[in-house]
Amino acid sequence: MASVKVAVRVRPMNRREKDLEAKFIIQMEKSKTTITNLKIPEGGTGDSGRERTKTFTYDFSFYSADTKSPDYVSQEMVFKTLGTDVVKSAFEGYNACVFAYGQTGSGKSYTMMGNSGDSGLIPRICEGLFSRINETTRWDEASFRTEVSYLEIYNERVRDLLRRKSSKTFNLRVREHPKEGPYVEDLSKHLVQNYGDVEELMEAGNINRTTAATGMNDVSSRSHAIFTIKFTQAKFDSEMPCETVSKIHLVDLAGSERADATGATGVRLKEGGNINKSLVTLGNVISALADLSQDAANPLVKKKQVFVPYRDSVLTWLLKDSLGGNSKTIMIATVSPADVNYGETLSTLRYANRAKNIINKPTINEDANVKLIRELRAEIARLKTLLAQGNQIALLDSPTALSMEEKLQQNEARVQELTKEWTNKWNETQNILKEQTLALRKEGIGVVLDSELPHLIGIDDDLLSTGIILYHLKEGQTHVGREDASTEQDIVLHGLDLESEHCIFENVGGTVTLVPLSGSQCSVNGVQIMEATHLNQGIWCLLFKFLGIYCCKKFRQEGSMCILELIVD
Ligand SMILES: Nc1ncnc2c1ncn2[C@@H]1O[C@H](COP(=O)(O)OP(=O)(O)OP(=O)(O)O)[C@@H](O)[C@H]1O
Repeated sequence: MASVKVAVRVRPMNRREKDLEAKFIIQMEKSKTTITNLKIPEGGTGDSGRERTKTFTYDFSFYSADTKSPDYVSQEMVFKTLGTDVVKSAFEGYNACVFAYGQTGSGKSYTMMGNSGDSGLIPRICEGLFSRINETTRWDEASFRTEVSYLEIYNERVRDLLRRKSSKTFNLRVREHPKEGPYVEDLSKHLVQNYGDVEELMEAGNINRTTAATGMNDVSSRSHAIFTIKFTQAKFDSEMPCETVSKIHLVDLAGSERADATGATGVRLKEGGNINKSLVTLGNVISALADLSQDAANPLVKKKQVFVPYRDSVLTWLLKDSLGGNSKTIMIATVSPADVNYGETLSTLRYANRAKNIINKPTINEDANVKLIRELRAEIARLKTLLAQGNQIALLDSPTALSMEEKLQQNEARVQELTKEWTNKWNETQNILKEQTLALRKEGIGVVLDSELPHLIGIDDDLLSTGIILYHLKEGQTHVGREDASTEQDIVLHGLDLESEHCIFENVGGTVTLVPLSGSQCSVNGVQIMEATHLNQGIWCLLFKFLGIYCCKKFRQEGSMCILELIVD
């Protein structure tokens, strides 16, 4: 059990507020934040008995309004206070979530993403993750796999921010996996090897984020953005396989203000309505969860049936685990220091105050097979003790002891088999990861194929797709065909004229031959082939709408050029 951690951060006055000669109304002391209503005279109470000041206590109150103040909290301090815990959680195998909530222009993007040279939590968490991976791999035999995705929720529609120009970027479906919970179908996931890889993806995704000018903030984003890191870690710990998976959601919400306060009209107003639908639902979810935990804390209160409306918005549905579920969650409420924003700031502070009451149930996400191995090992140890005890009281030849012995042997064999399977799976993953770094190297704005092995480059038949797949041709045979072929195909393609077993690429010591299988259409350099054909470097092979170019390192060194061209038959 762990409460959602809540931090409030106040930013400096902006130009607009300075021009309006706005007054500071936010004070912070340790973890307390106080807001002053200047309309109520000092020492007095308002018309309806309202207090001039209201004080809230959070886990952290970050004063970032004045860089010269001794209490000033920088981006680095925010990371040290909150971000390092996220990195730690990832290595321990817990899910984590950080979300920033607040009015437009209050500093959500600055806190989450930051500016160039003044980076925020997302880049710092990613950097922290990789620097710890590098440290760990130096003294440990641990292996890691890190995957990122980046999506935007705009008008209740999910959009992939990392798959440009593809027909599938917009309006992705949210589905539910029986074990893993809600997920976005067809969302692209990108394997990353180092911080540089993440930086590139973040940049591309940020450019893709829908931005629209509104009356209140020119660069304001009207969408919710979720940057997700899936971090898998595997190692042997005292001969025992360990594998944990951690999912980290880093969320930059859209501005929380009412649409009418921004002077927005028409389409923008509709957007505001939908954005508010997600935020209103988020508020309802937070309230329901806060009620639940307060009831749970008071055994005298009769338990109410509280319904948590996760499904009422895409945002809350996707963040279901992060809110009241299996995650260590942090909310950062960002506020303006100015009296002109009193209403919005007070509402943000109240929202944050409510979120403090949410209780989550984070658990270490262990691989199911590894868990089984551990359980079987515990069972083996138990059986061994029982047998040893049985030995002492001369039970050794009894039927019970024999069946125990049998069970012990079965368990030992199963553990051995599972451990082997698990080790092979990880070795394979690591080899693929190593191969990827070998094969693709960034050079300026281009990508250089730098592989020793002969390979094919597959270009999707979808004209709008920019996806290019690299297939290494292993020594021996590589079978190409459909998913429904009677034998498993190494390269599975889709297409009307594609035979279930279409062709075979035979690689003997770096010399490759294309063998068309009966009835299949394969062309080399535009000429259909009927029999096994030796492929020269740089040759075009057309297998239905799939175009492959055969090339290898030698070819590149000779200074020839591979020209990629999409041919559709
Ligand atoms: N703590 C801070 N220190 C310095 N500048 C800040 C701080 N917080 C925000 N700013 C600046 O204020 C401006 C608005 O901040 P930001 O874009 O992060 O707001 P936002 O809440 O994300 O708005 P939106 O809802 O439009 O996404 C930016 O120019 C940002 O650099």
